[in-house]
Amino acid sequence: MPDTLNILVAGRAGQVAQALANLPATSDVAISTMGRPELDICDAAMVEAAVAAVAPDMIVNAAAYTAVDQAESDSAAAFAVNRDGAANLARAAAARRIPILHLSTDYVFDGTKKSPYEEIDPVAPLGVYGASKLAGEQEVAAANAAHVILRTAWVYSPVGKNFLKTMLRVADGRDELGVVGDQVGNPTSAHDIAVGLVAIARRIADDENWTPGVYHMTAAGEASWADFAAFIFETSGALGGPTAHVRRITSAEYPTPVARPANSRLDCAKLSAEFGVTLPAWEGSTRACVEQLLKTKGWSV
Ligand SMILES: NC(=O)C1=CN([C@@H]2O[C@H](COP(=O)(O)OP(=O)(O)OC[C@H]3O[C@@H](n4cnc5c(N)ncnc54)[C@H](O)[C@@H]3O)[C@@H](O)[C@H]2O)C=CC1
Repeated sequence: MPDTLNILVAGRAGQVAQALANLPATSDVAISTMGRPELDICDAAMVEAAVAAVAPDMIVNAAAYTAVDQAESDSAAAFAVNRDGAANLARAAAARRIPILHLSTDYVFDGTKKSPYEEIDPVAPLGVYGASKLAGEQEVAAANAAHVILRTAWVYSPVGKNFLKTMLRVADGRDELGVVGDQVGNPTSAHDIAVGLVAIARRIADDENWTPGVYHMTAAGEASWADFAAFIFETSGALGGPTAHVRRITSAEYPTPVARPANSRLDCAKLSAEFGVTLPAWEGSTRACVEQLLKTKGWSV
């Protein structure tokens, strides 16, 4: 590993990018996050210029078009960022002979499997967002042999748009909320993803014998959206924050433009075996995020 491992992160304002930027400083890893306007990953020349300026040892792609429902009517934009933008970064990394860590999603699956998804399971996205992210995975793998594609899911953090913040916001002033109880997944903290990414980056920089490919990286443990909401309210209520009773509803009672996979659970055994990385159980990280938000009433922004 170089004395300082220099990591360029694309997507500065996102949940994962901000979590990477907010990691405690260490002497052996330097993280530079870049986003629009100075780095638009859809612009290949801009990507090349950013990579030349930062001269990174590794690239992390945390930039994405993540508006799942909007993507249905904005397919060109979703593919431009999630497929072509990802390809631009992977090509720029390949030209410098450096690895790329690329984030992807559980939405590459249709959710019909009854147990957690493994990396070898067939993909079948239910909508444009999932299809564009799948295309991005394929482009990244084709453009740069030194790739780690990390599928994560149900991401939350104290910043940005996410389910946890939405629950606290809408509970403010309401006694009861209907929350979907028939979709199950792994609520994953952006901070834990950031810690996992840096651990993988260190491991890759230290040892040439690693296996490129697709890996699943979510929090340990599982929950339905209703379970997740109930835990958020239990934690928040105990600390004097917003709380509400969760009424379990079905996906049919909460229709969205794109169907969500009923089973979003990802099996992360491959990541643990290859890189020795296992993210913590979701409950502790959810509690930490709620506590942080309550200090600042940060759910309303
Ligand atoms: N949010 C979630 O629940 C999930 C996210 N993921 C994946 O994890 C990764 C990180 O997600 P989040 O941090 O939650 O996303 P986010 O939506 O919080 O952040 C994405 C960032 O990318 C930026 N961006 C979009 N187009 C860009 C462009 N052309 N050039 C530069 N930046 C651009 C956006 O402005 C935004 O700041 C993404 O790859 C996403 O697909 C996977 C599963 C679930």
